[in-house]
Amino acid sequence: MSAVLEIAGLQKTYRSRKGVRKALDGFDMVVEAGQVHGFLGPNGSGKTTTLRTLLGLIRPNGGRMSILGREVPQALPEVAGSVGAIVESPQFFGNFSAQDTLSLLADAGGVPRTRVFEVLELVGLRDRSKDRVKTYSLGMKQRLAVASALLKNPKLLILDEPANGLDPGGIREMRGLMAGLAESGMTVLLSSHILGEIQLICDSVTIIAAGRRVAAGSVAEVLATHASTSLRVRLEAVSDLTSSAAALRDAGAQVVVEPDHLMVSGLAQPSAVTRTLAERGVYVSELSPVTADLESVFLELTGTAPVQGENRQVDQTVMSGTAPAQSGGWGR
Ligand SMILES: Nc1ncnc2c1ncn2[C@@H]1O[C@H](COP(=O)(O)OP(=O)(O)OP(=O)(O)O)[C@@H](O)[C@H]1O
Repeated sequence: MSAVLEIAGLQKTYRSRKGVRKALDGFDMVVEAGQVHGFLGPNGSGKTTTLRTLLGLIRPNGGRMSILGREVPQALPEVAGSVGAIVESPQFFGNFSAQDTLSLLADAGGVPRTRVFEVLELVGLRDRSKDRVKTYSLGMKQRLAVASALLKNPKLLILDEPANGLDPGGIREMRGLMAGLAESGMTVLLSSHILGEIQLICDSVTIIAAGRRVAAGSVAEVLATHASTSLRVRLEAVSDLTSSAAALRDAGAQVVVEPDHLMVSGLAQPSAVTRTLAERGVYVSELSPVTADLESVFLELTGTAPVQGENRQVDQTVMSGTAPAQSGGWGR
């Protein structure tokens, strides 16, 4: 596999009247060709700063970045035609149809009109392509945004929170779309807080916290490396929970006390739980392994709960009576 995107030691410090804020602190990321790569991190961890820096919208203070083997920002003019991105809010004419919108953008970008029909088909909007955008669901607007970024038939597609604000049906459609694009050989980088989705959509992930990479690899690798297998332990008497937690900690376990059970990790064998507790006259009524998911790894690594709904949504940006604006980056 060859890397389509490489970032090494990226640094970005914002300076304002309020003070100095280090948004990226030596951040690294590698995205291999043909993958759907999830870029995960809590609010304020540096995802948008990374994507904006990559697209030449802000200047880093240090580090190196390359796209398709070319060093950026120096080679941005040469690689820009191979990258589609939605990092800023795309804005559409509410009174235009998807076909009108994409035709306008195709003309502006020197893309043949035939490509408009291809991308409408790709994102599943062909049947509604003549309807006004203001009648579209949020999911359809998101797909129109993706269609606009696909006009140039990019090799790398960068999407900031594409599933944000979508209902489960919209998320499923977006997931199908991403899978289809990856199958066609495109590399997709998507930032998201919706961790369950990332686990389903992505081949690989990078997790960022406080401007640094805290985990990277295939979803399976990240889970295997960072997820500690936990055991749910219920006791015959709930009143024994606190003293049992202390005993298990003495035996080397990490224990979280829940209202009616314990979550125990860090012991080599589950039998160590039963033995430790039985020695103290405490009996276990349930002992079951809990499979870690990406969300629990994320919580463990970043120490932060993922927050949904705090990002831009295409829905908020549909305007009527104004020309379609450029989305930031290289979407057009
Ligand atoms: N223009 C700016 N000036 C000053 N600080 C900024 C600026 N843009 C971002 N920051 C700060 O840099 C840090 C990283 O922000 P960034 O927007 O990259 O995070 P993020 O991971 O994209 O968050 P979110 O998921 O909320 O979009 C945050 O602490 C943020 O407050």
